[in-house]
Amino acid sequence: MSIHLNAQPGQIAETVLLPGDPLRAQHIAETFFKNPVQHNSVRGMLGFTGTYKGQRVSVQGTGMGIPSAMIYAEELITQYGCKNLIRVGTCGSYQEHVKVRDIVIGQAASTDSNINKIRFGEKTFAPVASFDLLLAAYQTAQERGFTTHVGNIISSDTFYHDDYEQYRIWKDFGVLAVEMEAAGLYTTAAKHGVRALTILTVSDHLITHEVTSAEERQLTFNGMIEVALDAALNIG
Ligand SMILES: O=P(O)(O)O[C@H]1O[C@H](CO)[C@@H](O)[C@H]1O
Ligand SMILES: O=c1cc[nH]c(=O)[nH]1
Repeated sequence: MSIHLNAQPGQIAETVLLPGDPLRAQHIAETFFKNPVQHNSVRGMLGFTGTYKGQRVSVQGTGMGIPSAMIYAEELITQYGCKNLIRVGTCGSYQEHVKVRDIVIGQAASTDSNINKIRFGEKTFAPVASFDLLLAAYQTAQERGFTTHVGNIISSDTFYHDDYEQYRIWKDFGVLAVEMEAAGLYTTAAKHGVRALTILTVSDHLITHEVTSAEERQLTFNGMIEVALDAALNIG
């Protein structure tokens, strides 16, 4: 047991899917896992372990924002021995060609957060995905015919910005989409030498203002989950 997880030792698999929304974690377990067992209830941050195509796999909600996600990533790695951490989340598109319901794979994660200034001071650390997980996810998405974009994303500490137009600086430098956790996940994984990847589905568009419903964010976007699970199978 750790401070934020009440799973027993050995109860969580080496590969863990990490949605922000704990109810999406439950949906993933009930939809994709064989014999899912709930391994966490602390703070209602639901986590489950089962099998997918014969391989043990877990899913753990992380909450919203880098600090929350980093707590779960740190405890999963250091207390439960997790080795492959795959975030499955939603994002807002910053680019015209990245459409609502497309998949975005975060090759790197820029951020407006101070997390890495705390560690690195004036030096700049570049949080990046694990290449083998990224490659496996991209190939899986291509095989399944999902419209998939790979590139830089931004993990923001703010969902409701005072200056709506602030996104343009990121857009102008080719950042594909905004979410709120990947930079923290990639940094924690790098610190401990484990794999991490972020796979996102575009839930809303900063330019066209198209949106999806809360229900769709919780219950659907199954394509991205299949991509994450099959990518994990492919790297063994
Ligand atoms: O859908 P999830 O995984 O929660 O991800 C995105 O949605 C939340 C904001 O609505 C933030 O956590 C952001 O990163
Ligand atoms: O963090 C997020 C997630 C989805 N959409 C956004 O605009 N921001």
